[in-house]
Amino acid sequence: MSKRIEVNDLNIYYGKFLAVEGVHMTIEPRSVTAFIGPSGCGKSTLLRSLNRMHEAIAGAYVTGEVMVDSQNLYAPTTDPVDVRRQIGMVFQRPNPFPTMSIYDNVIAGYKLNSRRMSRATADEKVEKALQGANLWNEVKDRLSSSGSSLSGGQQQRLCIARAIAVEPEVLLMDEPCSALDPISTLAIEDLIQELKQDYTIVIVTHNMQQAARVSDRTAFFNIAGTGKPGKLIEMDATDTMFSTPKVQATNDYISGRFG
Ligand SMILES: Nc1ncnc2c1ncn2[C@@H]1O[C@H](COP(=O)(O)OP(=O)(O)OP(=O)(O)O)[C@@H](O)[C@H]1O
Repeated sequence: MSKRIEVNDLNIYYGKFLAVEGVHMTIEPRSVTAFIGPSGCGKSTLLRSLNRMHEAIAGAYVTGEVMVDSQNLYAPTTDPVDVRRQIGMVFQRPNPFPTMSIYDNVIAGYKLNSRRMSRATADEKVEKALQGANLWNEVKDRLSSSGSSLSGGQQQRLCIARAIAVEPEVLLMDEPCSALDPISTLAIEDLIQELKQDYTIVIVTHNMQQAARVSDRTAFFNIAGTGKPGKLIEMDATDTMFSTPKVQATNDYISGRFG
């Protein structure tokens, strides 16, 4: 299931504005990669370009290459809808569909793609995804309740269940804990550790401790100033990045001297 991502000379634009410049990186399968860096350096923009969500914004486009195993995501023959199925995304604010039950939220990906399945198959998929998101025991007796009846942390785990229900290869997470309390944050971090057995995971985080706790590799991005493009400064094993980074700016950011 899990796949390797190779980014080659990726430039990401909003119209004429070059937001992220010249990114080369490899994201390993069955591991967690953290994107860190000061506000505006393009972490979320790069994340969204990894499943072609970036181009959903009017005028937004990329140049360069994103390879997922041997598939070029930006090849003319690649279907962006298929890409977004293979590469799931979890956002900053839990966003379950408010009018849908917990059950329907989990299989929403299938319903939106009009994929028919028997009730027994749907039940199986719902249970498997909720188990995978560590939410099953808390909701198994109220699957028909609304998704919005859950706590914030439960809603975020529901969104993770929804993302993994369609069996993606990669999970992109954009500050998935920033709206959560510390207990729910730890639950999501534990879950990320479990999910990496099966998925390639990329997480954007402002929380250095979180990057250190959950990720295997860390990528540090920076900008030279307002209006300038964000760039990848350094990427390495998380332990190395937090103990002996090669670049001074990485050290300054990690030790809280800016950002
Ligand atoms: N929809 C958009 N249209 C135009 N410019 C955008 C859009 N979204 C982001 N940008 C710009 O792209 C640059 C990178 O933004 P992005 O949100 O990716 O940075 P970030 O590192 O994720 O920031 P933060 O940590 O604050 O979330 C910024 O200059 C931002 O203003």
